Amino acid sequence: MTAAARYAALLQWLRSNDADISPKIDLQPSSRGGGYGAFLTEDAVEGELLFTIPRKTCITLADSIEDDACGEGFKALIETAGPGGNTVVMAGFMARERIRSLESQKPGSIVDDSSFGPYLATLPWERGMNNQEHVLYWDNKDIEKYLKGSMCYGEALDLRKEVDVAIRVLNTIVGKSIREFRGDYLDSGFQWPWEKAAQASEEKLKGPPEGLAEAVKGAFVCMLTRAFEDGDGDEEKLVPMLDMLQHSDEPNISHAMRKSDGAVEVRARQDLTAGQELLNQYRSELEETMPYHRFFTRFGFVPGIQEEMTNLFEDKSSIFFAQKAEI
Ligand SMILES: C[S@@+](CC[C@H](N)C(=O)[O-])C[C@H]1O[C@@H](n2cnc3c(N)ncnc32)[C@H](O)[C@@H]1O
Repeated sequence: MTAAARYAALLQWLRSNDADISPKIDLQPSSRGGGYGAFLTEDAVEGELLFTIPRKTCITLADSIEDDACGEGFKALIETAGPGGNTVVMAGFMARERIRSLESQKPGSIVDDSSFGPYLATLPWERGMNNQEHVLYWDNKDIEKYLKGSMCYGEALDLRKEVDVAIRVLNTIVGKSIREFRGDYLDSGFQWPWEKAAQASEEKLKGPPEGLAEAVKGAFVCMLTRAFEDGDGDEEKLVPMLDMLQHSDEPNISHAMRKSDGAVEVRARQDLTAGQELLNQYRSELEETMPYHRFFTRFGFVPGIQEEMTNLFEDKSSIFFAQKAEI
C-alpha cells in the first residue's frame, strides 16, 4: 500500500469512528524532514478547532489492561514493575495487535484485523518507515561505532537492555494469544493447575513467537516518539492524527483532553495560513532534562538538524560529545 493510501485509510477509519477532522487538513511529507506531517489547505483563525479525536480511537493503558486475553497478565506486570511497567504493557498490547493485523492481511487468513488496524499501519514499525530513525533499531555494531564515547551511549544501552527484558517478559503474557490466533496453539480444554503451570513453562521455553521481538521494539519506538500526555494526571497514550504533527519549539497548535469524554481537541494557537504545517511541541528545547543528545535517544532526531545523524556522530559533533575545556 502506498503512503497516500495508508493515510486515506487512516482518515476514513477515524471519521467512521466519530472523529471530527477539518477538511482543511492534509497529510503530506513534512517540511522538516523525518517523514509525514499535517498541513492546512486553507487559512484558519486563532482558536479554531482543527480536529477532535475520540478516546476509543486512542491506544491507552485501559485498552491493554482490559484486554480479554492478556489484561490480567498486564495488570500483574504493572503490580510488580510499578509505573514504569505502563510503557512495557502498552508496547505488549500494541505488538500483539500489530501481529494480528499483519496476520489478517495474509491471503486466505481467517484472523480478524485489529480494531486499530488502519492506525497501526501508519506507525514506524521498522527503521526507515516514515523516515524514522531510532537507536532501538540500530545493530550492536553501529551502537559501538557511532555512539561509544558520546553522551548518548549509556542511555542508548540502558534503553536497549530494557527492551530486551521487555521482549522476554511480554512473551509470557502475549505469546500464547499470538500462537492461538495463528492456530499454533490448541486449547486442550479443562486443565488442572499443575497442567497449566507445566504449559506456561513450556511457553517460556519456546521463546517469543515469530515477529514478536521486532514488533515490541517497534512499539517501544512508537511509544517513545509519539505518545504524549494531556496534563492533569493523564497517562501517556497514542492519539492518531495528533501524533502526525512534527515538533517545533514554537508550536502553532494546542491540544487538550475534553473532561466530559476524554476526546482530544486540537486547535490553532494563532491565525494560520493555507500551506502551513501544523506543529506541536513535544518537549521544550530549553528543558535542562532534555538536552539535544537526549532528544535524539528518545525521539530519534535533533530539532533543527536535517543532516544524517550518523554523520554528526562521525564528526564528533558537540551535540553528542562533551567538549574538553580549552586551556
Ligand atoms: C510524533 S511523530 C510525527 C509524525 C512522523 N513524522 C510520521 O511520519 O509519522 C515523531 C517523529 O517525527 C519526526 N520528527 C518530528 N519532528 C521533527 C523535526 N522537527 N525534525 C525532524 N524530524 C522530526 C521524528 O522522526 C520523530 O521521531
